[in-house]
Amino acid sequence: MLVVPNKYVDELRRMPETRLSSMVANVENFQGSYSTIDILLRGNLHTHAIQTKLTPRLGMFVPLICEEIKKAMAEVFPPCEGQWATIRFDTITRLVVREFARISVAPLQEDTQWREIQRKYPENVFRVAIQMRIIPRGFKRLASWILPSTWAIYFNLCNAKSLVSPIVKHRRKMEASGDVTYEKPNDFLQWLMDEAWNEKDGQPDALVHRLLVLALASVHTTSMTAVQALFDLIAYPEYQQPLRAEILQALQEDGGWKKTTLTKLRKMDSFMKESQRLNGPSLLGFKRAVMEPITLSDGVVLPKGIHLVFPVVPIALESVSPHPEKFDGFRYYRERQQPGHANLHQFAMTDKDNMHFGHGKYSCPGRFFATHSIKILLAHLLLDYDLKFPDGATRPKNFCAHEYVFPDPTADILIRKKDVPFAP
Ligand code: HEM
Repeated sequence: MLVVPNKYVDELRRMPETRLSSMVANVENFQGSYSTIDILLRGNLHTHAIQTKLTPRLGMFVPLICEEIKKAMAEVFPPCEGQWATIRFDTITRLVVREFARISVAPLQEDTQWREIQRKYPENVFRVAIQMRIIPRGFKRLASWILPSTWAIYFNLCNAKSLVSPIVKHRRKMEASGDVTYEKPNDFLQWLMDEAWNEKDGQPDALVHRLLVLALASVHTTSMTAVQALFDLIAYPEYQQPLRAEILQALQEDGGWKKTTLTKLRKMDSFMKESQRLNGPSLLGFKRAVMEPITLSDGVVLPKGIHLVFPVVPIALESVSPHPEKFDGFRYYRERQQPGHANLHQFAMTDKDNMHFGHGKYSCPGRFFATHSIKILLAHLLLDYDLKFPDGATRPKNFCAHEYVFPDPTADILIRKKDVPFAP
């Protein structure tokens, strides 16, 4: 594995998959068939569906996700009316799963087993990837029979297939029936069904498998980022009031949660970007496998077969000066007020200094949905709850598993429902 400096990003980010493969690198990184991620090698159907179906409909989902998050908070949080109650990283993950479940398979929106599978499958895949990496190549197959997490992945997949495959078959039957009153549901499963180019991709079991891969790409990355921002909101409480004021103003202008409301949350966007700059989810990013020998413009040769990565955390840290280590939540908000910069420096934007979503052709296609999910979650927390750490506690330290940087899963966050919630 070769760690390269970001001066090479611009020439590498445009290279085609045949020369520099993101897919091969990610599949190998997640230990391929052992974690069942090798389905990615069959094609990028899910990325295509995000780009052509989800992202253009994001506005439409804003009120629905707000409705879901309110309901989810009431169900997932312990009783906290007039009293402080404890939540943790895992509580936020459950909320994020609910946001994702709201768009993944409409008829299973309320199905607790489906939600659990979407939460557990990514965790099990991570476990297998981390464990398998340290097992010598010749012993991996044997280890895969013994490791509890590989069995857990297998059961997650089987259960998901038995829940979702009949829905695919029913939808196909209805489509073929010629019933003019039949309206296709507007959910991820349907988009994958509509976009599947070949018979193999369109198999019910393959579609379900891809939905789980999407949960892997989205749920924990989003909840890690949301929890880091939540830790920062509590660690720097002086930001809470200006952020609340911004949300209330946007809600007042729009008369409730609308398509445009989230784009008006510019201070919140800046806060999230600063939080991610200092606590990115992975030390290494832009993982690529070199598929044929590549000679870079300055003569450096990348041999076939190596994997290259960028040290995205130090790159992002050093992207600001002076005092790169200092948390400045409205740094990017101020930048956007400069003439000509109104649409720059946004959370979902990538450049050679900001690669927590990757950069270039194969950068994260779900980052716009992630931005929406995190803003909705933080806005509802800020408006409806008081937040603090237990007495004497400071911002929890991160916990690293290989290159992955997790917010401390054992850290307590105290919440108390506001007597008069601000949200309309
Ligand atoms: C804050 C949350 C998220 C973070 C930090 C994140 C980060 C990333 C990163 C670093 C990559 C690899 C990019 C590269 O190799 O250059 C990626 C790829 C991907 N992400 Fe995200 N992601 C997030 C949320 C999401 C969500 C919500 C979805 C789905 C709705 C999603 C779907 C994907 C997919 C499908 C890929 C693979 C793209 C490809 O290989 O072409 N991500 N993400």
